Amino acid sequence: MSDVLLEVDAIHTFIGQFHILEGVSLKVRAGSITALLGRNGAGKTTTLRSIMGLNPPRSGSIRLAGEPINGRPAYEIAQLGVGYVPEHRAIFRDLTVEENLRLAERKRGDLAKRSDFIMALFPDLKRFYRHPGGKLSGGQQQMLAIARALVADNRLLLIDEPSEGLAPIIVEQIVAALRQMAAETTILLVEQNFAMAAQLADEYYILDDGRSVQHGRMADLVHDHATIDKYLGAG
Ligand SMILES: Nc1ncnc2c1ncn2[C@@H]1O[C@H](COP(=O)(O)OP(=O)(O)OP(=O)(O)O)[C@@H](O)[C@H]1O
Repeated sequence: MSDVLLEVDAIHTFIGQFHILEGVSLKVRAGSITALLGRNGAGKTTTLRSIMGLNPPRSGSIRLAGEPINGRPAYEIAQLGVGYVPEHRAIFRDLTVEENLRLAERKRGDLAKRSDFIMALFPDLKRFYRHPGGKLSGGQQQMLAIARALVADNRLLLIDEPSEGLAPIIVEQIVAALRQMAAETTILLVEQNFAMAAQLADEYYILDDGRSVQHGRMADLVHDHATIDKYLGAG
C-alpha cells in the first residue's frame, strides 16, 4: 500500500532483560494522525523509542516509506525525516527559546524557513523568544518541545503525551496546533487523554501488555464503550 508511511511489523523489544514489546504491529498512513492508546505501562513510549532507534527491537521490522529502518541508529532515523517529541517536555531549560530552536536545526533544520509557521502556531514562543525555557509555563514548554520537532522538515512526527499535566485550555491550543501540523506532515500520537486523542486521530491502535490488540477508525472507537472500558479504563 503506497499511502502507508510507517509500517511496524511484529516488533519485539527488550529493556535490559525485560521483554517489553511482545509483538507490536501498526501502520500509519501518510497525512494522517494515528493515536497509540493503552493503559500506563502498555508499551506506548517503548514503541515510539523502538521506531526512533532509541530502543531498537530485537526482531520484527520497521519500514519508513517502504525502506527498512530498524537497526539504524537514532541520528540516521532523524536524518530520514522522523521527528520525536518525548514525554515530559524535553527541552533545554537553561537555554532560551531561540537557542532551543537553533539546536534543533542541526543538519536538516532551517529555522529561517520554518520560523513563520512555528510562531503562527505558537505565538507565546515569539513573545518569550529570548527567555530561558525553564522560565516558561508548562504549556509553553510543551509548545517549545513540539516546535523543536518542526524546525526540520520532518515527514513523520512521533509525539508522546503532549497533554500531560496541562490545563484544558492549553490542551485545546495544543490540539489546534497539532491539527494544523497534520495538514503538512504525518503524526503518530501517544495520548492518555482519550478526549484529546478522539478529537484528533483518524485511526487508532490499542496496546495492552506489550502487544497491539485492536485497531480501527477513531470515529468507531468513540462509540465502542466496551473496548474503551476494557483497555483504556476511561468512560
Ligand atoms: N528502563 C526501564 N527498565 C525496566 N522496565 C522499563 C523501563 N522502561 C519501561 N519499562 C517497563 O516497560 C513497560 C512499558 O513501558 P512504557 O513506558 O513503554 O509504557 P507506556 O504505555 O508508555 O506507559 P506510560 O503511559 O506509563 O508511559 C512498563 O511495564 C515499564 O515498567
